[in-house]
This record gives sequence, C-alpha cells and structure tokens, in this order.
Amino acid sequence: MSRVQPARQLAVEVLAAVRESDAYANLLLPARIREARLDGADAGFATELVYGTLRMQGYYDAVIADAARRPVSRIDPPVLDILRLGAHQLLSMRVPAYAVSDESVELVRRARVSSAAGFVNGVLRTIARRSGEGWRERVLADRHGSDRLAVEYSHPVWIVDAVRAALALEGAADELAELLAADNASPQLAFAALPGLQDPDVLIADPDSPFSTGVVSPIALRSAGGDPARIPEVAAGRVRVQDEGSQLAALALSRARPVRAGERWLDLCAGPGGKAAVLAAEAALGGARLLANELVPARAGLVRNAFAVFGEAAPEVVVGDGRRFGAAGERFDRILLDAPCTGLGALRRRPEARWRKSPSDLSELVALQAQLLDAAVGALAPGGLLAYVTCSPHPAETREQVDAALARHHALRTVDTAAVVTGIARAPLGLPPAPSAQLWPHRHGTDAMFIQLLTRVEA
Ligand SMILES: C[S@@+](CC[C@H](N)C(=O)[O-])C[C@H]1O[C@@H](n2cnc3c(N)ncnc32)[C@H](O)[C@@H]1O
Repeated sequence: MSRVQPARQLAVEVLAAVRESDAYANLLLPARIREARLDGADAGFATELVYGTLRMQGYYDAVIADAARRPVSRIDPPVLDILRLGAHQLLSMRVPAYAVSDESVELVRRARVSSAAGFVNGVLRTIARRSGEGWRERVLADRHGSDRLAVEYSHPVWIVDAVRAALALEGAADELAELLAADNASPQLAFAALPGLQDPDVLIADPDSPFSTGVVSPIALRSAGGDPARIPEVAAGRVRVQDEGSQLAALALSRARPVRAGERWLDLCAGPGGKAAVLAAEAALGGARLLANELVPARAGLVRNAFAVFGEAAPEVVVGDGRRFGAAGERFDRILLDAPCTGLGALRRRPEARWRKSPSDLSELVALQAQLLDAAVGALAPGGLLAYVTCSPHPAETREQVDAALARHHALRTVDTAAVVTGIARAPLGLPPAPSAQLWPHRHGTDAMFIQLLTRVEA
C-alpha cells in the first residue's frame, strides 16, 4: 500500500508545523485545506484529525506509552505525531485498524523515518486490540485527583488545578469534569453581525442563509460549518467570526450605559481587532470616537483590516505599548483592556494552546496585566468606564488582578458587571451574584471570558 489520503498527509504536516515552528493550528489548517483544495468531507476529516489529535494528545500519550512500553519522551517526535494521529483514529473516530496501520506506515516512510515502520505498526496494532473503554480503564486505573483528570480529559495538571480554583470561586468546583470535557468538544462556529451594518434577524429570516440564531449574544449568529470566507456577508466584513463571549465583553462596555455623542473610547490591546470592530460599530451608532492601540505592528495591521468595512470613517489605529497611556495624556470615557493572558478560556478553539502554556508564562502575564491596568486607570476620565477582560478564568488573571487594582487605585470602583451582561444577553446566563461576570464553555457555549467593568470616581 503506498497511498495516503490527502487529509491524513495534510494532518501530519500540520501537526509537525505546530510542534516544530509553534504554528497555530486554527490559522494554519484552514490555509492548508484551501491550498490542498480539499472538499467538504475531506476538509472535515482533516480538521477532526488535527484538532482531535492535538486536544487529546495527553490522553493518547498515556495510551501510547503503555502500548509501546516506553515513555513518549523516548519516541522520535515525527514518529510520535503519527502514533498520536493513529491513536485518535482508533480510539475516537472508529477508523478500521487496517486502514490506520497501513496509512500510518506509509506516513512513516514519507516522513523519512522508515526504520520506525515496524514499531509504529506494532504499537498501533496493540492499541487496536483493546476497545476505547478498555484503554480508558487501563490508563486511569492507578491515577487519582488532578492527575487522573489531567489524563482522562487531556489537560496539563496545572491547568486542571487552575480551572478548579476558578470554579471554586463560585462554589462550582463540582463542574470541573464538565468544563474539561467542554474544552475537548469542537465549538460551533459563532459570528457577530456588526451593529448598524448587518441586522442578524434579516439573515436568520432568509431561508438561503447558512445562519441560525445566536445563543447568548444579541448580535450573534451561528452556522453549522463550511468555509466562513465563502459567506458573502463575511467576505464583505459586515459579519465576523467571533466567539459569543467576546461579543458580550465588547457590548458590556458599549451598552452598560447610553453613549453620549463625542465620547472618546480606547481599545488598549486591540489586535487582531475582533472586539475593536464591534466597538467601532457601536461607537459609530452612538457618535463616539474610538482609538485602537496595539503593540505588535503586524497585529495592528489586522486591526486596520478589521476596520476596512468602515471606509473613510474607520477609527484610528496606533502602534505602541499600551503602558504609555495614562501618565499625563488624553483621557477616555470608555476603555477596553482585553489583556494579554494565558488564554486558558479558549482551549476549545486553540487546540494546541494547553500544551504550550506554562505556569512561568502566567507570572509574566500577571505582571504585564497589572501594568496595563494601571495605565488604563490613569487614562480613564472621571466617571468613565473601563472593561478589564481576559479569555482566561485563572483567578490570578481575573479576580485577584481586579482586587489588586482596587487596592492600588482608591478612586476605582467596580460596576455590577453580572447585571450589565445579564441585561445585554439574549438568554438567561444564571451568573452568580458577583461584581464580575465569568462565562463558561460548559454553561454558556462561549469561551471562558472574564469581564469586569470598573469606573473611576471624581478625585
Ligand atoms: C487578548 S489579545 C486582544 C484581542 C482583541 N481584543 C480582539 O478581540 O481581537 C491581547 C493583545 O494585546 C497585545 N499586547 C501585548 N502586550 C501589549 C502591550 N504592552 N501594549 C499593547 N498591546 C499589547 C497582544 O499583541 C495582543 O494582540
């Protein structure tokens, strides 16, 4: 046998790029699918292979180590990619064992690691001899607590502990397994219809449109799948792919209170421009003026692209460190600080992210977030609104960060964000009473966005 389905070949190449060059699967995969001209079914197969393998990598490694009788650290990385891909097909996709073995051996040959062909064949045949349930029982048998959950739901132990702590803050630590399972499910694609540019209800009413109604955001649409770039409203920029939690975060700032014409708004960390586009649309409707700032020039370019739909009226984009705002400069009536964070709330959509982050990233990010918060507080006009947002539920990046800012800035006050977000949402969110709003994949079908609205009282 010397044939490999194009989807499998493409999948193994994307896995190698993710491992070797820190590529992002959610960006690289659609581009490679387009280049390879894979059609609907093959594109879906390639996506499931890549996303499923990356998400469940921790679990599959436990199975592979057992079947190979050696730790995965002693397996050549390109060979390990092929074994993980094979384990995913055998244990989660019910692909027949002969197809997995034959094509995996051919992939080994094409990856120029032919000497591993017998090893790969042997390991995959060993895996195929047991059912998925049989393997589950075997690899979990002697594991307990966080270690067991980490293997079962394929998350690093430190992330299991962090999200448990975040759930415990709302007395919901018993939802941990549900949350970890939600991180492993493919999220349905969500879109934002930009206010003033596209009425979502018009699209929902159109029988030819691929859209259905959103779940929690009032500007959201959902679609069952397919290439979003082929949808005319998306190509025109009036409708954007965007998680519904991100939509609510932007709307919490723009809709917490009526907009007065002439207000100045700042998006301090705007790249790539998802929330900035929603804010720009809301600002245009209310007569406010938005300034978008981003540190990384290439990401500032993405913000400019995100604003293309506004033509001449597009908000200004500036490149620079957000920490320069505040000292003696201009004051803003509303500021979004969508802070650089660990992204632990977006693991569903960034399948490799959980394996890339480490606790040392956390301490650097927490320090940066505090400095950006100080700059944002300094740039906030008295009586203005600041939205501190993270796509992470980690307590150190969320509530602890806000508590520390409140302790440093005596003129800073929390705004009842749970009430604001509940008032905007199109469905009941069941948020517990707290000054902040924490959304969850397993409860709300969104990323685990944390939103805290703050205001500054007159000095
Ligand atoms: C969470 S992302 C923002 C996402 C964006 N709001 C959106 O919805 O598309 C954080 C951004 O902050 C940028 N960033 C990191 N450090 C920064 C700094 N010191 N000043 C300004 N931006 C920074 C990152 O490059 C990244 O684009």
